[in-house]
Amino acid sequence: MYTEAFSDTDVAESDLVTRRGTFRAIAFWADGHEHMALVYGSARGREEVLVRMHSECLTGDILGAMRCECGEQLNSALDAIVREGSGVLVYLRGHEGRGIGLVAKVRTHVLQDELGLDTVDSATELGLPVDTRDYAPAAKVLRHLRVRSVRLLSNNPDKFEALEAHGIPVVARVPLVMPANPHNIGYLTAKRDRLGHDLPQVEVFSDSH
Ligand SMILES: Nc1nc2c(ncn2[C@@H]2O[C@H](COP(=O)(O)OP(=O)(O)OP(=O)(O)O)[C@@H](O)[C@H]2O)c(=O)[nH]1
Repeated sequence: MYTEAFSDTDVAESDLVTRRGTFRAIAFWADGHEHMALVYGSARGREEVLVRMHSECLTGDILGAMRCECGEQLNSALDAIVREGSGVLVYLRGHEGRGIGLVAKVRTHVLQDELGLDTVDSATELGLPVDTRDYAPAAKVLRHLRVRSVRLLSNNPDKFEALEAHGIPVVARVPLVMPANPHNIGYLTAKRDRLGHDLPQVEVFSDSH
C-alpha cells in the first residue's frame, strides 16, 4: 500500500456541511473525469473502512427516478457511513449508464419501455457494451486517503474484484439492498439474474401495476 500523489491541480478538498453532517469533500481528476470522495470521520489511514463506490446516475441520484434504485442506494450508503461514524463515499463520474453515457442510457430506456427488453438486452440491442466501468479512480483516491482495507457497500461482486485488482484489499461486502417497487422490479430482477448481483428473490408484479 502506498500513497498515490495527485498533482496540485488535480485535487482540492474542503469541508462540506450537509443535512447529514460535515464531510470532507475531495474533488479530483482521474482518467479524464472529475470525481468526488466524501470522507466522514476518521477514515484516513484506517483498516476496514466502510466504502461506497457509487456510479453516477443522473436520473436516479438527482431526479429521483424510480426505474432504478441508484438514488436510494446513494442515500442509504451515506446514512450507513454516518451511522458508523466514519467512511468514504466515492462518487464516480463517467460511469453513467454503466459507462455508456446518459444519452445511450435513455436510448436503452426506450427499448425497455417499448419492446420490454431488460437492462442488459437493451444495451446489446443498440450494439453497446453492458458494462465498461473502470474503478481505477476509486482505488486512486482511496490510496490518496491511505485507506488500508475496505468493507464495500455493494451487491455487485464485480466491484469487489475490481477494487482488489486495483490493489485495495476488500475484507467484506456489505449488502445495500433497497426495497423493490413496481417501476424497478424488472431492473432488480435483471441485475440478479443476468448480471449476478447478490440480490434477494423479488416478487414480480403483474402488468396492471
Ligand atoms: N445501461 C443502463 N444503465 C443503467 C440503467 N439504469 C441505471 N443504469 C446505470 O447503472 C449504474 C449503476 O449500476 P447498477 O448495475 O445499478 O449497480 P452497481 O453499481 O453495479 O451495483 P451496486 O454497487 O450494488 O449498486 C449507474 O451508472 C446507472 O446510471 C439502464 O437501464 N441501462
